[in-house]
Order: sequence, then structure tokens, then C-alpha cells
Amino acid sequence: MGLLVVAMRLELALAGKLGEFEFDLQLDQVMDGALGVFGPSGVGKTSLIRAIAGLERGLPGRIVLDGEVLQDTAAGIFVPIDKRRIGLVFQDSRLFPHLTVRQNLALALRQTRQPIFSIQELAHECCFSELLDQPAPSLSAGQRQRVAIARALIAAPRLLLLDEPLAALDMASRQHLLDFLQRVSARIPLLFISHSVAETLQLCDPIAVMTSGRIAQIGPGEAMAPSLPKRRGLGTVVAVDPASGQVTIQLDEFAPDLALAQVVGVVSEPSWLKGRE
Ligand SMILES: Nc1ncnc2c1ncn2[C@@H]1O[C@H](COP(=O)(O)OP(=O)(O)OP(=O)(O)O)[C@@H](O)[C@H]1O
Repeated sequence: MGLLVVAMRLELALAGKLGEFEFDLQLDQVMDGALGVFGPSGVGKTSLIRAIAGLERGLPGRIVLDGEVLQDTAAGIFVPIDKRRIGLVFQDSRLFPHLTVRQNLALALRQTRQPIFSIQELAHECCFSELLDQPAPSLSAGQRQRVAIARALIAAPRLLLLDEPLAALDMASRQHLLDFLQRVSARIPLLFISHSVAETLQLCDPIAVMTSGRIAQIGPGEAMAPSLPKRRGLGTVVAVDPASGQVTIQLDEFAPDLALAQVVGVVSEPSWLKGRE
């Protein structure tokens, strides 16, 4: 990947209802790097990226990307999804089931005359080179997600929208892909939705916080961090040494503040150990 900083302006003003849920989405943002969108379940994050991608016709208003009007309901403009040059990855992205991984990627490659990545490069970066000739249905959920990210990138989108793209992945793959997405964001601006504060803070700057159909706040990652939910994660105790008080915990969610095998403290006499052998 060469170094080329790409920035583009995204202007968005959409107001209306989907079902009983009311939206008033306003955003005017230079997309440069990765914009994180954070918020509890059901506040409208997926609807926001569906609208930008051209999958949501139910929200009237205006969307302008890089000076191109993608939607202007009053003027009767709605550019269809395949003409927007916007990549999209969902939590449970589907591949074409009758094709191999390579064929899925080759099909997406046909959508662009100016590819940024080759199939081999993406297979290597997203760690699925050995799966290229496998039929798509044989993939695990995590493998499918890695291929879905590659498929979105191979079409050389001008903007990549990611909705919980790493949810199906194990910790090591998540960290690997976060590093890769960080490098990608120097070439292609990203809009990244995740329920993980740690992931969002690692990859994204700025960060937008949504509440009930609106973008309530947007600001630099550092400034937004204190208003994000407290970092929590699941972990499993894998070893206890009562003599030294050392408890080894394997984290199920990666924690960017902690290095591998870092000692964060010693439990002198954990109460929950009392009475155990
Ligand atoms: N096409 C639709 N018809 C009716 N209601 C809809 C439609 N699309 C979205 N909604 C409603 O809009 C609200 C926001 O949904 P959305 O999926 O965008 O939230 P979210 O923040 O992405 O949630 P999660 O984090 O759980 O994925 C929900 O109440 C949902 O039921």
C-alpha cells in the first residue's frame, strides 16, 4: 500500500420515521481516516450506514459525498447502491454460496477499473490465502467476515462502511484486522460501528456518539473517551498461584491498554480463594 491521504466531505441531513422510530440525522464531516460511530443498541447506527450506502429509501433528506449528491429527496435524486462506490460490511455478511472465495472476490473486482488491492494481497492481509479455492459455504463465520472485508475493499470503494465487522472473530484475528484497517484508512476513509469501546478507540478518530436517532456528539477520540461507557471485558481465570498471589486471566475481549503477559498487580489474599485448596 502506498501512502496517500484521502479526505472527502460527507454531508448528511435526513429526518423522518422508520416504523415508529424517529430520526434526525445531521452530519457534516471531513472523512479522513476512520470515523467511529458509537451508541447503544437500537439508536440507529445501522440505519445511518444503510442510508449512506443507498439501502434505505425510507429516510427523506439529503446526502452529499465528495460534492456528489447521492440523495436529495426534494429534487427526486436517489443514486442507487451500485453507483455510489461505497463499500459495506455487515456483521453477518453473505458471500455468493455457489462460488469459491476467489470467485467471490473476482466478481467484486469487476466493479472497478482502478483496483487498489490484488486478490492475493487482500487474502494475505486478511489471512485467508489457504481458503481461496474453498467453496464459500464451507467457511466459518469468522473466515467469512475476513473474506467479506476483502470483498468490499477489492472493489476500490471511495468510502468503506463497517457495521460490527469484527464481531465473529477471535481476539488475535481482531487485533490483526484492526491493524490492517488502520493502514487501509490512510487510503480509504472508513466509518466504523462497533459495540467495543476498546476497538473504537484504537481505530477511530474522531468518534461520534448516537442517541435515539440523532448524532448527539462528535469529537476527537481522546476528548470523547470519558463519555463512552466504562471499559468492560470478559475474561477467564486460567491459572492461580496462591503462594505468590498471581492470577492469570485470559481476556476474551482485547484490551489495548494491556501488553501480552503484562503484570498489572498481585492479589495478596483474594477473598474468593479463601477456603479453597
Ligand atoms: N425499515 C424499518 N422499518 C421499521 N423500523 C425500522 C426500520 N429500520 C430501522 N427501524 C427501527 O429503527 C431503530 C434503529 O435501528 P438500527 O438497526 O438502525 O439501530 P442500531 O443502533 O444499529 O442497533 P444495533 O446496535 O442493535 O444494531 C430501531 O427501533 C428499528 O426497529
